[in-house]
Amino acid sequence: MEQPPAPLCITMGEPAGIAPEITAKAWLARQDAGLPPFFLLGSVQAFRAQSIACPLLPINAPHEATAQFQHGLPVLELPGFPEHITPGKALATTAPFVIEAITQAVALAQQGLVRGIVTNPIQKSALYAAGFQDPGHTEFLARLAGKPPSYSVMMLAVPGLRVIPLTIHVPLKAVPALITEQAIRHVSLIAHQELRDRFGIDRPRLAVAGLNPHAGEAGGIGQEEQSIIAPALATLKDEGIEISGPYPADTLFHEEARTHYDAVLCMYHDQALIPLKTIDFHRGVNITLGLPFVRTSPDHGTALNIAGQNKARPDSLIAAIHMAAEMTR
Ligand SMILES: NC(=O)c1ccc[n+]([C@@H]2O[C@H](COP(=O)([O-])OP(=O)(O)OC[C@H]3O[C@@H](n4cnc5c(N)ncnc54)[C@H](O)[C@@H]3O)[C@@H](O)[C@H]2O)c1
Ligand SMILES: N[C@H](C(=O)O)[C@H](O)COP(=O)(O)O
Repeated sequence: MEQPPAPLCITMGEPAGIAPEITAKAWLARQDAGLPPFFLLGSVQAFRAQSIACPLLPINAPHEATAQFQHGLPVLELPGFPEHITPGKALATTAPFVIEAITQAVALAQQGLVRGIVTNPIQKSALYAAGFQDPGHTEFLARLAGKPPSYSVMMLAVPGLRVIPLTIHVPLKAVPALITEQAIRHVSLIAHQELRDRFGIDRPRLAVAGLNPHAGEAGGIGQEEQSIIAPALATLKDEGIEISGPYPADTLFHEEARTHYDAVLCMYHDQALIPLKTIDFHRGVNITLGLPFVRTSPDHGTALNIAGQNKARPDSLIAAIHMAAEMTR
């Protein structure tokens, strides 16, 4: 008899943020939303600290989650949960616990004990204060997978739009120097392969945004398009990749334009994420491409300003769970 797929692992994220609340709400919506079995890798204390009413079922191993899933939210307890959590107040002292949840989730995925990983939002500033070396999950997960931090690729998706920032969590002033033919090539090839292999798009169509206004106006407003981006695209086209641009970014995202490509490669974080989160904030999903396991996350952060107030919407986490299930079907 065919074994059911392993459950999805949801990491704790920042326990003082909305993660406990949206995880509980996703579990409560499991039937209406048609969610596959998942468990939380973290601590039941996080739910108690925020007085979240949800049946919690401690498990000792991922495979126990499937049988328990209909009766309560399975929780695989990690040691070291901080003594006291104040909703809305992220502390650097919590960072080791937050980081350990991600590390352990990757170990479970590499052992084939979980179907994929869905990460709850982390408070980057708190982790940085605790000495966390990476800009975020995207780079940290690459390192845990034995790759350089720059190997993995960030893609965010809503129905009808996929965006891929070439540069991620770097100051804007650092972006131009990071726009190289090598970087464009690396990200484009990984995106092409994963859109084909994980998303079933036989011939992925990639569009590329310019860096400068009007894509440099034929060199009149900056040179990156002519000297770096266009030559990189020409080489990729010669290798059979369906890629076009660089286009003026301000006319790449309207409804009709979005029908001409399967994903758009943008030059920096907000060039990609502003249109995506504007179009459909609550259904956005963050996907890390290039990893040997599937990882998705909600498109939003810790929402400290509403933590503990029963105001958080689980929609994006639910979409991330669906996406991870789809990618591992
Ligand atoms: N995937 C991740 O780990 C991830 C993603 C984005 C931001 N972050 C981190 O989260 C922290 C806060 O980031 P931010 O303030 O830029 O963005 P944010 O997404 O946490 O909050 C932006 C606004 O959206 C609201 N919001 C967010 N999620 C919501 C939800 N599910 N329901 C209702 N309202 C919601 C918040 O209340 C806030 O007003 C930062 O440390 C950032 O680095 C992490
Ligand atoms: N750039 C993402 C966003 O703003 O939605 C978010 O920070 C997630 O980054 P990581 O997955 O690398 O933590």
